[in-house]
Amino acid sequence: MAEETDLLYSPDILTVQQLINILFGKVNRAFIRKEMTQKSAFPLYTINDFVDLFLSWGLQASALKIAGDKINKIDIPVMMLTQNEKNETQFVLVYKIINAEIHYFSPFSGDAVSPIEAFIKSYQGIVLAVQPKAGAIQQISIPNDEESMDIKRYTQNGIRLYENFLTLEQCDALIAYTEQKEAFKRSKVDIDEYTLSQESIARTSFTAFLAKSQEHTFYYIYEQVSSLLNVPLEYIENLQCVRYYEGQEFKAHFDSGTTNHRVHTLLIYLNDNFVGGETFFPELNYRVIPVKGTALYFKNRDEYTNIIRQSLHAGLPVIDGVKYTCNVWIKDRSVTNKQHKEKTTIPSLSQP
Ligand SMILES: O=C(O)CCC(=O)C(=O)O
Ligand SMILES: [Fe+2]
Repeated sequence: MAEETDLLYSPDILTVQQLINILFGKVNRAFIRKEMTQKSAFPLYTINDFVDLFLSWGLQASALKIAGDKINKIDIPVMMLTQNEKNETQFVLVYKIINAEIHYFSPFSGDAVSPIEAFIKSYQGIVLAVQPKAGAIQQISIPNDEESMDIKRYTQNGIRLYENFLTLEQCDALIAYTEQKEAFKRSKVDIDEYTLSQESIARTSFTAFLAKSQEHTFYYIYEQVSSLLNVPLEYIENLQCVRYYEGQEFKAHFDSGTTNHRVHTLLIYLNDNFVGGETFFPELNYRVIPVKGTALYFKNRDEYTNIIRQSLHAGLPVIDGVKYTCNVWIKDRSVTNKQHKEKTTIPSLSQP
């Protein structure tokens, strides 16, 4: 049974898993997570810690300072230190350089392709070069591990899309209704079970809750969700509409935390005339491009009520335009009035 403390978002683990997968064509995800979590450096790996880690697996590894204009001469795959627009540094994994374009994996936004010129602007001049070597320990590349199986199972049963869940007119009506009511307030997130919801740089959007009464114009959405997912109406929380302006986002998080019992999420995309704003699942390297009227379903807790690691997700920053969504959360029990308030937990990045 997974402890919640295992579930922290560890971007470096994802990057290293991806690196081993590319080096060997397969990866033992569970082994790599265990090894990295157990090292004293976790979760704040320095470049030297990475080198030590790779050496301990029998790989060849070195940290190098390489100027941006030499990038296309580097042997790949290679981990490169980059900085995003918000000045957060991160290692990305570069796995292909072709036609003056860099193909890389970022644990914060998934696979991406970028012209070398544009990439250099974020590149910090440091790379971690790793080569496979005869005698590298075998465990790193055994693919049928527990975590890889979990990913397979989750992709098959835990996450899916429902196209045309709402009509285009229904989406427009819901946006117009919430905007007319001027119901949008700065989004909040739960810190822990003892602290009231707070505004957070992790979630910079605006939120509006809709009342759940049978007379309500949008009550049909509750009924539709209830019959689609075969869940009692009483288990559905008040609908939550969210608006993201340019640059706004919701960083990687679990919808279900210690303080709530959200088993399922249905995320309805109310528009798609914007750039960016994809929903990204870092553990699955899966990015959902919003389509107006489509609902994204995913499961947050397993049959033992453990939070499912693979349900970790982010609303990526909106690059241009305004994004509207509607969250439908379904609990494993009746929703009480008190529980109608927003509940979302951000995993801490700094503690194991
Ligand atoms: O906007 C998105 O794509 C994700 C939103 C989300 O995860 C949430 O509101 O809990
Ligand atoms: Fe979420």
